[in-house]
Amino acid sequence: MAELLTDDQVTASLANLPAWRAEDTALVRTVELGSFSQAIQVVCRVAEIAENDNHHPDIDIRWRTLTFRCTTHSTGGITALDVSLAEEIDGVLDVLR
Ligand SMILES: C[C@H](O)[C@H](O)[C@H]1CNC2=NC(N)=NC(=O)C2=N1
Repeated sequence: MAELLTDDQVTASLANLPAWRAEDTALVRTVELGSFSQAIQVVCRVAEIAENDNHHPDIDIRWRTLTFRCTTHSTGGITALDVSLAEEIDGVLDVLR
């Protein structure tokens, strides 16, 4: 089982994830896409990655604004799996920039 990260480890991880913030037990990023269709394309790509990783973000979809919450449900907090998933989500979004 993935180990919970300490507050210092979370802070250090966020140095490489400038678009993310730590909220309680999750890493959170909100992003506005160009259209609803583009937002759904991003969700589909992230879903493929999450399935491959067997580690899934919580995703809030509001028109073209997506909010990703990465937390490890089995441990109830932030683990290295969440940091890796956040980096992969950034990779999907960077392609659109
Ligand atoms: C059985 C399966 O491996 C587990 O339920 C996985 C699935 N995806 C997951 N995703 C997240 N974010 N946290 C988990 O603890 C988790 N566990």
